[in-house]
Amino acid sequence: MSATNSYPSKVSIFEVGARDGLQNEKAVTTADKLTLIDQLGAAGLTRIEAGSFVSPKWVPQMADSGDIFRQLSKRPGVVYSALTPNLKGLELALDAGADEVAIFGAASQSFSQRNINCSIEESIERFIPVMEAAQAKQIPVRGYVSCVLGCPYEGEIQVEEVARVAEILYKMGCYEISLGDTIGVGTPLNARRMVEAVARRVPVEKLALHFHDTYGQALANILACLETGVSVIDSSVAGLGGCPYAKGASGNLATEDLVYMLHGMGIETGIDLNALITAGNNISQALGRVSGAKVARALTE
Ligand SMILES: CC(C)(COP(=O)([O-])OP(=O)([O-])OC[C@H]1O[C@@H](n2cnc3c(N)ncnc32)[C@H](O)[C@@H]1OP(=O)([O-])[O-])[C@@H](O)C(=O)NCCC(=O)NCCSC(=O)C[C@@](C)(O)CC(=O)[O-]
Repeated sequence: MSATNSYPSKVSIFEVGARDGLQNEKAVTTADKLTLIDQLGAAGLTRIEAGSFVSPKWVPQMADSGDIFRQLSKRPGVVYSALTPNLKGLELALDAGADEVAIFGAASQSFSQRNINCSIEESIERFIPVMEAAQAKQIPVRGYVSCVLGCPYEGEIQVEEVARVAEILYKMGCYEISLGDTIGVGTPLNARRMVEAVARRVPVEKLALHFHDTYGQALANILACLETGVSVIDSSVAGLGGCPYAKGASGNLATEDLVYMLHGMGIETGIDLNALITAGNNISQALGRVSGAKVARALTE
């Protein structure tokens, strides 16, 4: 039973630490990544983004994604997913054993250009064959829309553009659309208005929130949006990460802090917070720093 009837009784957490979290980190070994992924599964996470099949020239930190997918010990009931910007990425991901893939677009032309080297419209054209090939193999495809609450190059982004891109990805066949506040600039009321605008074009139960915590607003934004009916949230263990093509995108929302808030509200996640903290502390130690999760620091220092 949740605290009020307007909040969901359960939230599905989509863990992005091993991908979004580590795509900016140079000093992480494949073995450390595998340990992290295993410990996330042990903590009860059932949706784990484990890598990305992108150009190694663009994001060298993800160049070992094939090894990761080949070597990880799959836990029953856990879905291991990968980012795939194009057909080449999809082929590599499927060959390595990814259960699910994601295409990633943006609501900002400038961000699209810098992140995936093409316009929004060109990206949609590029995603069509990826979707068709994935569907032919019955591989679920998730869709990301970046810059939903602001762009590092263009500033404010119109919610109608966010809704338009989200609807295109949904109608193309993405089973879920993750709305990325890539640089964490959103605040609760505009976050909620954005979700409401998108929900007029994509069913709210098909939406996920991917809010970075750069300005310390992510939990407040999530709380405001949970009342709209969204019940899928992306987060990153130990607050690892950020997008290499978005200055200031460091500071993903820490999964530990999210789980603490949700459990405190009586919302189920299926996650063992102590085991999650251990996973976050271990990867933080491997990176030579303390965990970015406030809850982890409060409970272990
Ligand atoms: C999309 C491309 C590939 C276009 O990059 P391009 O240079 O336009 O592509 P291309 O087709 O001309 O290929 C150039 C070279 O890359 C290779 N290549 C091409 N595709 C692949 C592939 N899939 N895997 C491996 N290699 C690939 C290709 O074979 C070729 O190699 P060369 O002949 O020069 O040796 C490039 O821009 C890219 O890799 N971008 C990825 C950027 C990225 O990973 N950004 C971070 C993830 S997005 C994010 O973090 C946001 C998110 C999702 O979390 C949500 C949010 O917070 O907002």
